Formats: sequence, C-alpha cells, structure tokens
Amino acid sequence: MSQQESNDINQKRENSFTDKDNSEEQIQKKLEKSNDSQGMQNKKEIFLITGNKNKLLEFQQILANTHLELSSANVDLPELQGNPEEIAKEKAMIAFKEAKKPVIVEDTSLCFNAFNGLPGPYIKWFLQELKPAGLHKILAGFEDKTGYAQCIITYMSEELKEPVCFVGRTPGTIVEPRGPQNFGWDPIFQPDGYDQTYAELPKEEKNKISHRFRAIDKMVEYFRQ
Ligand SMILES: O=P(O)(O)OP(=O)(O)OP(=O)(O)OC[C@H]1O[C@@H](n2cnc3c(O)ncnc32)[C@H](O)[C@@H]1O
Ligand SMILES: [Mg+2]
Repeated sequence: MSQQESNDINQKRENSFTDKDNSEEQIQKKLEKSNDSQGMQNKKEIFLITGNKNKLLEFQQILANTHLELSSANVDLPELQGNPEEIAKEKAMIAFKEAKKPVIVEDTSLCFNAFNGLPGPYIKWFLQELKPAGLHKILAGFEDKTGYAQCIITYMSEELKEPVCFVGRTPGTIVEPRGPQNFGWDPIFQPDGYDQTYAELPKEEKNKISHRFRAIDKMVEYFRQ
C-alpha cells in the first residue's frame, strides 16, 4: 500500500470519536485533560490511548471490578505494518512519546486460518471496504472457515527497556453476518462453543470469553505483581 493510499484510508477512519481533530495541539489538549482527571487512590491507574469508542467501552466494562482504574485519551494512532507484535510495540512507543507517561495501547486482529492468519492486523481496511458480509464471502472458495480473534495490549513506561505485550486469543468460525452491526466484525465471528456471533451475544457474555477479555486478564495479573 502506498503512503498516499494509506493516508487516504486513514482519513476514512471508522469507529472514531466524533472529535476527529488530531492536530498536535488537539492531541496535547486531550492528554492534558486526561491528566487532570487523575487522583484515584488505592487503585492503579492505567492510561489507554485509542481512537475506538467500542474498545474503550469494553475495557471499562471488563476492568470495572479490578484494581485497575482506567483513564483514556481518544487519539487516532497510525495504522502500522508488520507482524501483530511488531505493530503493537511500535504503536505503544508512539503513544508513549505523545503522552509522556505510562500508556497502554491495543491492537486487534481477525485471522483466517485458510489465509494463514491474514487479514490479521489489516482487518480494519478489509472491513472498511468489504463490510462484514464481504469478509465472510471472501472465504467462499475455502473449506476452512475457522479463525481467531486476537487482541494485543501493549504497555510502555519509562522504566521499561521495551514495551510489554499481553496477548489474548479466542478461536471461532467466520459465519454470515448475524446480529447488530455496531462493532466492527462482531456479526461474522462465532466463538467456538457458542451458536451466537459476538454481535448476538449479550455484552457480558462476549466480555467473559473475548480476545480482549483474555488479554486484559493477563494485564491485570501483571499489574497485580
Ligand atoms: O485507535 P485504535 O485503538 O487503533 O482503534 P482502531 O479502531 O484503529 O482498531 P485497530 O487498529 O485495532 O483495528 C482493528 C479493527 O477491528 C475492529 N475491532 C476491534 N476490536 C473488535 C471487536 O472486539 N469486535 C469487532 N471488531 C473489532 C476495529 O473496529 C477495527 O476495524
Ligand atoms: Mg488502529
């Protein structure tokens, strides 16, 4: 993908917050605002940078009864290339430089086994152009419809030499879209052991088995120690 194409696609971001102004000044303001809202006691604060409000909502729900207190800034981070772990680490370094304090970022992949793991971290562009129905259709010529959802949460702080990753995976099958279309590829992902898609499952159920839950669980354990 050329830089120009990538820039064009970046303009059409889905799932972003309504405030789309990502000028240096705006980013700084968002970060300062989130600094103001600190001051929690007993709980450890973690600071998530994401441009995706649905991710943020799930983080809030999953972390609700843990010792971690979430604050966030809605900054659109660049879509990088590489393998999922490389992308996650570079994304965390960029976010850390912007925030100038410990941060976490999250990168989600949807991987088709028939495609040896692709679209993987590039799922956002596939979803944007093909929509959930098209994503299911591209597997038509393949017998194997299985895949997995993967979430990599990456933490970076000044004490660390390099970012730390927490990986959560949920295996499943890619099916025809079913359920509400309000979060990404949820309508076409049916986790193993369920006959409902992520989109059809009540949020509490998705949050008990999701790729995001599994990565967050590892992160919570890391910060407990
Ligand atoms: O700012 P960031 O955190 O990067 O937010 P993003 O929306 O760009 O997210 P990713 O780069 O991780 O791209 C992942 C794509 O998968 C979608 N997605 C992420 N988590 C999902 C989930 O749990 N269910 C369905 N779709 C999801 C998301 O909307 C994107 O299109
Ligand atoms: Mg992104």
